[in-house]
Amino acid sequence: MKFKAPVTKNEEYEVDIVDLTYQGLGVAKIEDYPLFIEDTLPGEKALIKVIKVNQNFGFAKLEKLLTKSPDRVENVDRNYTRTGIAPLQHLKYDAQLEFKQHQIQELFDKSKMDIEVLPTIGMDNPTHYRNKAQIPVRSINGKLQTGFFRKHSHDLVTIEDFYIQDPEIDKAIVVVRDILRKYHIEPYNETKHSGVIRNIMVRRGHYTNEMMIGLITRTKKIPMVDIIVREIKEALPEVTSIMQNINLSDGNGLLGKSTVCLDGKKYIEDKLLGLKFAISLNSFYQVNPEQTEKLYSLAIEKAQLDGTQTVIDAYCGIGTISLAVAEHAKKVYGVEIVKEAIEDAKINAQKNHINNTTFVTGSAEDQMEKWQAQGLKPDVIMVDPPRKGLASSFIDSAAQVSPKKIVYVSCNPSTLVRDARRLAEYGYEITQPVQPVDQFPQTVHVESVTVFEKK
Ligand SMILES: C[S@@+](CC[C@H](N)C(=O)[O-])C[C@H]1O[C@@H](n2cnc3c(N)ncnc32)[C@H](O)[C@@H]1O
Repeated sequence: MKFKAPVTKNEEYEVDIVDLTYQGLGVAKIEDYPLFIEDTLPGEKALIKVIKVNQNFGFAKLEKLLTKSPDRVENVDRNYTRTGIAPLQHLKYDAQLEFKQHQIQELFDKSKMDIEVLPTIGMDNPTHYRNKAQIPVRSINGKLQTGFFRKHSHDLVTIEDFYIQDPEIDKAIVVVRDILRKYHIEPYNETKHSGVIRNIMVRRGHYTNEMMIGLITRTKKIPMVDIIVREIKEALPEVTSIMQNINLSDGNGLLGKSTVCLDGKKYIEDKLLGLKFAISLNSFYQVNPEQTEKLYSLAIEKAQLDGTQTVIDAYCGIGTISLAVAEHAKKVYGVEIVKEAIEDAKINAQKNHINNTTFVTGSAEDQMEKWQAQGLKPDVIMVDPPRKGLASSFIDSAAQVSPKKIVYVSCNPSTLVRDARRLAEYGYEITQPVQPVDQFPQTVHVESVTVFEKK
């Protein structure tokens, strides 16, 4: 018999909010049928209106809050919730940190693993921290606008203060937007796949204040490019690099294959844990420098190196962890899939006069297998994979080379727990409490460090 949801669209209910999903939505139950509601918190009573009914769950809209949680932050800017820029902004910061700790704890508990998760290490000022922005450019009523897409859509909401970005980056976006307007540069139109400018990317060095402006275009040519570049440099003295990335595709991917330097250097420099790093447009670089230093210091401390060990840094990006680890190790091998990031990593080793590192472009899973075949015997493997976690073939090869420790920096607790179960099959156990570090305040993202040791 087909299940019939106990609610229908446009019905109103007075409900108790009983939970908060990992996406930051409040949960209410009508006869056990869950409804997800933006901008509501556990413990609150709310008048809601059903907006979508699926087979096993539905969505509702907050009409009126009837009682408020003591953890609620009042007077937030709804645009940050609507766009998903800051989906937890309505939750007090201490409660956000607890929410992140409990999320990891719950996933381990559900997986029947007896693991302790420590309180999340947070920030003193958990706003305006991002060192990078990727801002869509679109036309609204014939005018070039910058902002962010409304969640699950490509409707641009115009925004000037992005709340979680470095304010100097916000200012730079407005400056570039105004220059593009002045020279009538056509914004990208997704429906017609026409127009010139798709996105503005800005990166700013936290310690150096060097700034990169990236113009992501649909076309190879930018009309009036010379004068645009000149005006950007005049208006933004921090700019040391102006890049163009050409994305010819009609898909949603941000970057295209070809990147050209329009002015200055191909990369900006920043510092992390006292080391210098070159960061190019295509390379991954952690977006919250203050928290990254805490995260990496912890990871390195947990590796317990005394200068005699061989370390593999898998998913190494521009070599940030590898180079920070190098002074505590005999030899460090890094692997990363993005070619430009490995080029940066090699430059970074030279810049810091570090000569006990080797960097390889490739997939971590393939390279780990090669290292295994070559008989490489690392004492410690450090991993910092993307959200999808470790490939199972990576775990197989990593376990074969039998390091004493695996230090896992994770940005997704679900894949961390999945990988922990696989590693346990090879005798790798979590020997100390998991430590979450809040790299992304106001958002639902959760980062953590976990140590596995061979029993
Ligand atoms: C979370 S980032 C960490 C980078 C670096 N450890 C850091 O903190 O700057 C993950 C990195 O893994 C890379 N990556 C993604 N899939 C990969 C794969 N299969 N093999 C190797 N690297 C991969 C990404 O390009 C990205 O640089």
